Amino acid sequence: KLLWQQVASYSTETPAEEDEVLTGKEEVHEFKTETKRLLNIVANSLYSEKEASDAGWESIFVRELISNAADALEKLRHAQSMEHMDADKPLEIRISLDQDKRQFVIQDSGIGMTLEELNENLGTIARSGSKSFLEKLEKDGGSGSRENIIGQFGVGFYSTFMVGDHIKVYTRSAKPGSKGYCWTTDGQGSYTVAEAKNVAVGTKIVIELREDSKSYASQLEIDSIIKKYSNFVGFPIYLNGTEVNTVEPLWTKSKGEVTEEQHKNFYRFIANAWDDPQYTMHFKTDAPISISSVLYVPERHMEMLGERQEPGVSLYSRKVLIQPKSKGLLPDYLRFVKGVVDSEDIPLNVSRELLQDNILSRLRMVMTSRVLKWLDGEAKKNPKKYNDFFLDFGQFIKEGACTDAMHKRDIAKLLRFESSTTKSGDLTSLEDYNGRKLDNQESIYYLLTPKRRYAEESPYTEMFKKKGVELLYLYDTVDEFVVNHLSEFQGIKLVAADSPEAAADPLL
Ligand SMILES: Nc1nc(Cl)c2cnn(Cc3ccc(Br)cc3F)c2n1
Repeated sequence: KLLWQQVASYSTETPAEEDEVLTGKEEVHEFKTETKRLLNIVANSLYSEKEASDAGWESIFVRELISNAADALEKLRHAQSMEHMDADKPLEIRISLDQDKRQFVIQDSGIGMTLEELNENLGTIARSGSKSFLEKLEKDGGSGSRENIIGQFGVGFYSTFMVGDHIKVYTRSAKPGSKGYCWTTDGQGSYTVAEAKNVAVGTKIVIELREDSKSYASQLEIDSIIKKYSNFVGFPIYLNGTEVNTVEPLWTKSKGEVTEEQHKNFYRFIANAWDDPQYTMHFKTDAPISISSVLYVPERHMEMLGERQEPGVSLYSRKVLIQPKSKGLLPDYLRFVKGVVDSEDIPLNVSRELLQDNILSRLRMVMTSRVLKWLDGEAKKNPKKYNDFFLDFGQFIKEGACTDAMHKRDIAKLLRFESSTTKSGDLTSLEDYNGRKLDNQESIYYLLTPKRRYAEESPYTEMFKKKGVELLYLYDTVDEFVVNHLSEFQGIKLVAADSPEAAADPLL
């Protein structure tokens, strides 16, 4: 028994670090006027907006601080590969909360800041924030572009002033021989900087939360925020000692190294689904913009039950969630596609304005044609499987044929119909129809009837059969809109069998 007690006493966790202690004198610095204006805009106007704004808007500070920490870890990982650095700690992010003290602490073992960087980074606004920037911020403060501005100028750190009234930053650069510093402020007019000892390499930010932001000291709250926005950050995030982000950002891996099993699990996680994907697309490109994406077509869709599906693809930027189920990413008719698109060209916090911005629309163009080509490739690989897909998902493709003029050609290739030469229930494509038409046949002929039986009993079918001309059978009301919108395929006109144009065709 004694032996066990002895063994048990060798605890596994690292010895508790002594707290940081100030060693040098505290130098008081006046915030630059621009910085001061920015601080009270962020802390006040955005802060006052908080009741009006959607709940949890101020949770942006969690995303921002995790993103800064991840950047700092990335910089250290890169620097370590280049030269010797003073860091031997594992690259990780630790968040610890104290509900009683209403305290939120985030610590990274990243590259850390020198005294110059500390002062310089704070002055970011002063340098990049000319008067116009601040005027824009003051004007736009409430218009929803604020998240864009906070993320954009790397001033994510300032978002802490929305939820905290006392901020302490301990930091030590990984550059050999660097000293540790303690920066602190109450966000009013000045900040102090002092040398400190026992400061680990990296950065630790201690936020005393405001009374009405104390929910950010709750583990449940922070756990769900991390899982939603920062689940795929490339470094382990520990919340009160428990690792939170455990699902791999599959899209960052190269195509060959991801197994079908991993895709299945990832699909189920991001689509919140219980079935398996029937199609998987893992697509990466660097031009015209950087894109890493994994997209899936589910086995089944729920829309036949009536409720309209919301878009299934989420937009990430450098593994941080920007827009869950983003409407701007793919056209509405592709809302059945699930997955992730990550583009580091998108500033961390895209806002409504950016949705119309050319980056998003270019991303949308590239992704839409890739998805359409992907489906066409799958159809060629396995026509039977594609026909089964089309029986269930054809309604979406037909919606696209009626609405998306820009991708009309690619969509037309994906259409399938029964015809006078297929068995009941079997489908054929316009391409295959063209491949079978008579040499001097100038048109693709179709018959609109609600059911195959009516098509086969139609006098037109009798006449076309006699002439050896194949008829497409169109059963859905939407089909009429499709062929009217399409009007031709690969230069061959689409003509109704019972139209005057057909009657005038010498072939018939
Ligand atoms: N985690 C982390 N690591 C690094 Cl290397 C940097 C560099 N800048 N920032 C943003 C920032 C700037 C000034 C102050 Br004060 C605090 C603060 F978080 C960083 N944050």
